[in-house]
Amino acid sequence: MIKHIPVITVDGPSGAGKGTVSRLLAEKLGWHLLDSGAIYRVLALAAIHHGFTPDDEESLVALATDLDVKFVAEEEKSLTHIILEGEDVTVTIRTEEVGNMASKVAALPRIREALLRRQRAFKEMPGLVADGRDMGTVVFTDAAAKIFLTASAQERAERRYKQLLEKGFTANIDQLIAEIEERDERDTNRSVAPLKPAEDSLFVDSTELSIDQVVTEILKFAHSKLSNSEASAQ
Ligand SMILES: Nc1ncnc2c1ncn2[C@@H]1O[C@H](COP(=O)(O)OP(=O)(O)OP(=O)(O)O)[C@@H](O)[C@H]1O
Ligand SMILES: Nc1ccn([C@@H]2O[C@H](COP(=O)(O)O)[C@@H](O)[C@H]2O)c(=O)n1
Repeated sequence: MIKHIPVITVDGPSGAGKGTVSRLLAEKLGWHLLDSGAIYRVLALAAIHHGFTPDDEESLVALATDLDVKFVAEEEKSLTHIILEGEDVTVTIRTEEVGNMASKVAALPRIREALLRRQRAFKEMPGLVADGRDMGTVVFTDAAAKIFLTASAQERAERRYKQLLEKGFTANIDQLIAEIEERDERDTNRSVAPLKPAEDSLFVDSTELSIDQVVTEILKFAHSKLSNSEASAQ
């Protein structure tokens, strides 16, 4: 018998809280977690290391196809270490420079194609929470529950500002707003897998919500969707 593996997708723009909320959901449900943005960021960092530019498509596709990246979960701290070619890049990939490069390489259709199978391989029992831009619209179209999580650009820039300072990076709030708007524009208007809510998604605006409120709202929706899909599978 083929086992049905449930998936919850959380898509949305940069800084909306997808990563934070998805980690908490995965912990509460005891499911696996896919941070798909981290894969694009690792590719971007590898491209920067190799001196490739975003229009160096052949070199980038070759790099994406053979990308030597490992996700190593640290049991006690619920942290996942990201290892690129043997080097721990967990913190380095979080800079805005890497995020912007990731958004440029992610606009190339052949790059997205090269990374598809790697992302789908995260779907394992007992379930998966997948965070990104196209989790519900392209990668896991049959997900049991799809969420589109957003917040105003000002709020997302302020969250990102605090987060960068906490990680020991320097940041400028006006520059962050401009970069977030530029990245939103590129992610939303690209020809392939543009950022948009899946038709059957729950739309959550977290501008005025705490992390706990967002998690509670999503869990309520997910439980109702999961019990519906279990009932229809019987
Ligand atoms: N509802 C919220 N209220 C306040 N802060 C939040 C909320 N949700 C997330 N945050 C904070 O905002 C910051 C950005 O969140 P997070 O990294 O989860 O966003 P993201 O959507 O995954 O961004 P990216 O796509 O760029 O990786 C974190 O410091 C997080 O703690
Ligand atoms: N499913 C995804 C995930 C990410 N991207 C691109 O990567 C950039 C970085 O992602 P973060 O979530 O870590 O900020 C992002 O701006 C997207 O361009 C994507 O295309 N698809």
